[in-house]
Amino acid sequence: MTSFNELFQKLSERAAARPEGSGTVTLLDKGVHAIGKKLVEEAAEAWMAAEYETDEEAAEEISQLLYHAQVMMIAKGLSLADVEKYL
Ligand SMILES: N=c1c2ncn([C@@H]3O[C@H](COP(=O)(O)OP(=O)(O)OP(=O)(O)O)[C@@H](O)[C@H]3O)c2ncn1[C@@H]1O[C@H](COP(=O)(O)O)[C@@H](O)[C@H]1O
Repeated sequence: MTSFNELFQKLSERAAARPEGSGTVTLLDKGVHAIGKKLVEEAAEAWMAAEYETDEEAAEEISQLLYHAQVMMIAKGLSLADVEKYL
């Protein structure tokens, strides 16, 4: 189990250290356009899972949506505080 803040910390560390085999680093290297496509794809999958699949599957798809939103934040150099000020 990982909290939203813990995941952001972990992904920020991946972006800085660039460890071999990190999917996050691979996605960051593809850039904002590719990350945006994944974000939209995961949003659609979360929507479909919420309508037609189990609660467990919906939760998993939503977790992937949150992950990709965080990758987009890091790609844009946005901190948690930058986003939280609008919540
Ligand atoms: N929470 C996630 C997470 N959620 C989703 N994903 C990625 O998003 C993909 C899900 O996309 P899809 O449903 O489209 O599945 P897919 O067809 O396999 O995806 P693609 O082939 O399109 O990449 C997964 O295969 C992962 O690559 C995640 N990748 C990483 N994390 C977390 O990020 C941490 C760092 O990951 P690395 O950078 O890979 O070390 C990990 O320890 C995890 O905690």
